[in-house]
Amino acid sequence: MNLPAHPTKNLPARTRVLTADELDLLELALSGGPAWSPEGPTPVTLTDAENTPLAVADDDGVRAVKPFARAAGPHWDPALRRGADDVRAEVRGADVAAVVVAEAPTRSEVTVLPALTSGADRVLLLVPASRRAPAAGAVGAPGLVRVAADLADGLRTDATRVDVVVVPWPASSPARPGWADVAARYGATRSVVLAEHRDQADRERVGDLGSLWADEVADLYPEPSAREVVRAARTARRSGAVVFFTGLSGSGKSTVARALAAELDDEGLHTTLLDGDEVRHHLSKGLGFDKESRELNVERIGYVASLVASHGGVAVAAPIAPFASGRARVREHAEAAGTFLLVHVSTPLEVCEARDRKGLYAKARRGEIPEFTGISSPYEVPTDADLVIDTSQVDVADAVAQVRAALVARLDG
Ligand SMILES: Nc1ncnc2c1ncn2[C@@H]1O[C@H](COP(=O)(O)OS(=O)(=O)O)[C@@H](OP(=O)(O)O)[C@H]1O
Ligand SMILES: Nc1ncnc2c1ncn2[C@@H]1O[C@H](COP(=O)(O)OP(=O)(O)O)[C@@H](O)[C@H]1O
Repeated sequence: MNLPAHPTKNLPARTRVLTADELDLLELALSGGPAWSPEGPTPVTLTDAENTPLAVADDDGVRAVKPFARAAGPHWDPALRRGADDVRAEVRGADVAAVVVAEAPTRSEVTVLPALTSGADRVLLLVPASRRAPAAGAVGAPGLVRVAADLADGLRTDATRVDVVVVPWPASSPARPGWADVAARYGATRSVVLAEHRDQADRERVGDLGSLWADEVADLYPEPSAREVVRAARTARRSGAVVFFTGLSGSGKSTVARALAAELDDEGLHTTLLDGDEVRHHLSKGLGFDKESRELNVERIGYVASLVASHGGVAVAAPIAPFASGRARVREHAEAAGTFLLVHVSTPLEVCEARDRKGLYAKARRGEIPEFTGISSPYEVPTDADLVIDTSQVDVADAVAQVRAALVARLDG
């Protein structure tokens, strides 16, 4: 990547934090791959999630400002993750066959590979590497790099040089270019996607490979692929979830949430309870109950809950969360991480007030607590609840059963 002399001076004030997919597209474009520019107004400074300025997009196109942060793993090895310009310059003049290794190759693909590359002076095994985690059970970039290194060893001859090249590649993006275009940018004179040459029998067997019995895997895949397929299956995480209770003080959120969390934990789902009161003693210590503080509190809960879900856990949160805007932001975050279930505990105010476990309603009525939800501060009734439970009508066990059933339906669906 050629960087200008004083790269970070006079950057546009408008900034845009790129998503993981956009970072992949930008890295590919700046290293000489197909052009890419962000949607939205320009000039703009493009940054990563840590707010490091990486590039500027303006009327002249997109130019680099700082090198990308690198991470660990074989797919970040600079000897393999080479820019398209660099590789193209090196292979110029040769007959170059590019082979895209996007999945662990089966035996039928390995068998057909020499024919696909026959006559080439150079073979580039292009391994797509996304900044996003692979889908559950799929072999990710590190595994594909190891598999490609084995393929290269098997293919190399005195007349044919074979190199593994890691290509930044968004997991899914409408702006993703075609492989033929990408391969040409890396200097290939012809290209194939290896998985498209999987024979029909192998294709069906890969689709049916639910049980992953060791002998079936070994029969279908050559040893290097089999090792990665089993490893990916072993580390596959079940997708996580956020169950978010909302409702008035005393409506029963904590009681139901606590019982639900205990039940899910008992079933082996790793469950984290983020109770409203408890959060305010730790994560949100010192925050008040004005609208801004409540929104901040709910946003923090949503952030932590989404982190839990993104690691395959179940987060059960139970704040009042009285404002639709805050709840919508939580939903947006959580749905990007896994399953989201909004449970409105709709117990009527009169019932909550009659329960008045902590004596807070009485105090609020006497004017001793300002901005008390339902008395002197609003509760915006959700219009997007996935489940509505009135605990003056159903007991705790019933409420837990309803939420559990809704969650299981989502996770399995
Ligand atoms: N002004 C006011 N309004 C509402 N609630 C109040 C207030 N002051 C203190 N409390 C106690 O704080 C608990 C609610 O905190 P939350 O973090 O769930 O509220 S919010 O989501 O930020 O609105 C709530 O606990 P729960 O009864 O468990 O809901 C109350 O005990
Ligand atoms: N069906 C029910 N579900 C949940 N709580 C109930 C139910 N019936 C009575 N309650 C009582 O209502 C109170 C609810 O308090 P809590 O769970 O702390 O509510 P919140 O967290 O919404 O403030 C508890 O004292 C609980 O025992």
